[in-house]
Amino acid sequence: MLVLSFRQALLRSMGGMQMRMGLRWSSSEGASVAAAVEAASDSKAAAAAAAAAAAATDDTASWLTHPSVMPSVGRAVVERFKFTGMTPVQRIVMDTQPGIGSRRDMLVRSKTGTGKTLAFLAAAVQAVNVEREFEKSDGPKGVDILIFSPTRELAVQTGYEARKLLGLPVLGKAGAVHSSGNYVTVVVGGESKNPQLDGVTSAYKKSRKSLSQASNGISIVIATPGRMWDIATSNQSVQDALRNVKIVIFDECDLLLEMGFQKTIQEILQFVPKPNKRNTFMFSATLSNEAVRALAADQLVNKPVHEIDATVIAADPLSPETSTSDETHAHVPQTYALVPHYQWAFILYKAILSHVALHNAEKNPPRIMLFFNTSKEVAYFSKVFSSLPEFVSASESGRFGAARTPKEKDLIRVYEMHARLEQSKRAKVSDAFRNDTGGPSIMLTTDVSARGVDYPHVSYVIQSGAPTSAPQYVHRVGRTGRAGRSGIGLLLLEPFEKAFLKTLLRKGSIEIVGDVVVDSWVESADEKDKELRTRVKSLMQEFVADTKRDLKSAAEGCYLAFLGHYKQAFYLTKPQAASAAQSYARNVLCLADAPTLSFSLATKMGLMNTPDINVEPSPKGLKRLERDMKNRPPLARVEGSFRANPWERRGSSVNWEKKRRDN
Ligand SMILES: Nc1ncnc2c1ncn2[C@@H]1O[C@H](COP(=O)(O)OP(=O)(O)OP(=O)(O)O)[C@@H](O)[C@H]1O
Repeated sequence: MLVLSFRQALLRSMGGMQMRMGLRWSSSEGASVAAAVEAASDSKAAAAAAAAAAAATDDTASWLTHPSVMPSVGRAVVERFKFTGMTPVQRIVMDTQPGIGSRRDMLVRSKTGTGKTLAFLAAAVQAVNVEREFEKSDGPKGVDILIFSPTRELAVQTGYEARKLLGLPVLGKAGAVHSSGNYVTVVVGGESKNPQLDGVTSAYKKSRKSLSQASNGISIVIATPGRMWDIATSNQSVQDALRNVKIVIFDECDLLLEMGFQKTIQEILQFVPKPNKRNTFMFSATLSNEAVRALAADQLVNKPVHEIDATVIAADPLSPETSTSDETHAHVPQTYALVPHYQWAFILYKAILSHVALHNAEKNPPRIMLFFNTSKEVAYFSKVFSSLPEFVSASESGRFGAARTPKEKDLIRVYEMHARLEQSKRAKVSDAFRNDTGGPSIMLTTDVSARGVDYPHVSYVIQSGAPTSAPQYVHRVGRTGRAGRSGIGLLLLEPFEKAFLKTLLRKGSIEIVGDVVVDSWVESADEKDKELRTRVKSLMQEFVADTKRDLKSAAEGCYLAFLGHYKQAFYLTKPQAASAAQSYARNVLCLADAPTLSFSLATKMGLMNTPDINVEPSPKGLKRLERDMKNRPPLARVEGSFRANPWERRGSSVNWEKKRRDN
């Protein structure tokens, strides 16, 4: 395989490759675009974009003049995105993209927020344009570019960028948008199927009806695997439309595989041309895992495969030796704090308030993303924060995206985002958070927002609890410091999660250090801190005493979700996870004890006879237990059993005899 270093890519960009391909684009067209952009640069937006571009890009390559960029593509980028400079990954990818009659496969690793989306969109669009020009063909004969996205939000966002690049109405929504022979369709679950079906098939249907349709059009489909599989396997017309796919792109390919989409994707790929008859691009900020290696071996068959690492010069992106640490940004300071559960809610509260106080006077109001490991926690803590005096719920403060009243101006708007929300709500939350520039805001979210999602000016990323893996840490923290902007990251860990920290630090180059400021808050005797601590604690206590709004059962749901999550943590045994969950229930959620699990759930979770787990027997379970007790030695003798009889709950007031009779 060919490894392209920065230096090699730069040399290529200086002309060699394009000369060989006979593809040196004239820059005269580019000059007029430069003038247009300059004219537009009066506007504030253009200035802001230019400033961001200057931070993220280098001066050696411009979308207008770089020899590997077709003028029409460069013009589209500059006019529609207002970027003149290319980021390193964009420059290298454009230098590598396929030319006339060539097959080029790419495996690309580049840090979060470095412009990979535009890199693969522009390269793919240019490659299709080149082929169209060469073939003198009449626009799309079905889908040209098929992009797999792991999450709905990312698919919608990529669709937005693709529409922008092709000059279509920039609808940040699922479904189809088309004009002048260009089609961009976002295919995701949770949204109506028919517009998506129409979008995927319309270019194909039109090409069969009229051979003289507008030339140079392109059809792009961005899809999450589940919905794509659904419409592809049940519709012949979709299968027909996929027959001419020229480029398949796996965005966030490591996550696609981690999420178990491998088989689904393989089944969709049977409808597109074989790997040696199309181009395949694989992109992510984190690539070092076995599944990626296997997919690359299967899909990247056009030799030499271009392994591009815009993260570490001349490193092999797939090598286990390539450390994850090189994947975070040096300009984003990252710290961790070990916080005991009984201080957890207070520390979260304090960290948010301190950040807002420190940055409220800046041009861009503070925008925070707070990651939890489960949807239940996101929903619960959204309620908790929205009930504190410094916050206001975004959904309760009128229409999403409504302008702030003067009273609301300094309040921190709370946005709740997780997979349990309906898709239409997720889209609204995402849009409203993106556009909320009127004051400080916070999005509480799960890993649905960890990958690829580009909210501008996120100034602070807090991770509440250890993420599932080191790459996931990298992606979460990558929501800030994008396109060269500033940002900071804080990882809050309970001491039982120390082992995760070791994983993160193992290769010694993730720049994460202990947070002395947060440490000082933990036992702070400052009067103001005491007051905040009392305030948040009383609120949590009020919540679990609230039977009207069912907040107690919401807290119990949090416990269960927490338990389910940590039961799978690679660094904990089941009893350790149970004990951590018990501590979470009592000290964070302020429940009197860990809630009771039903017999069937405890069995399903493999937690029967586990210390710190309370189990409630079902009538069926009781019968089974009676049967077992007849046939087995008494449970009291079961080795390692924490509680001799799991039916005897500590401090339980339930009359089990009566319960059995009543049933
Ligand atoms: N040439 C450029 N100049 C300035 N800003 C750019 C340029 N290209 C992209 N950007 C901006 O950089 C930000 C990050 O881009 P993008 O979302 O594509 O990053 P990414 O590398 O895909 O990140 P992630 O790994 O998190 O998915 C976006 O706001 C985008 O508009």
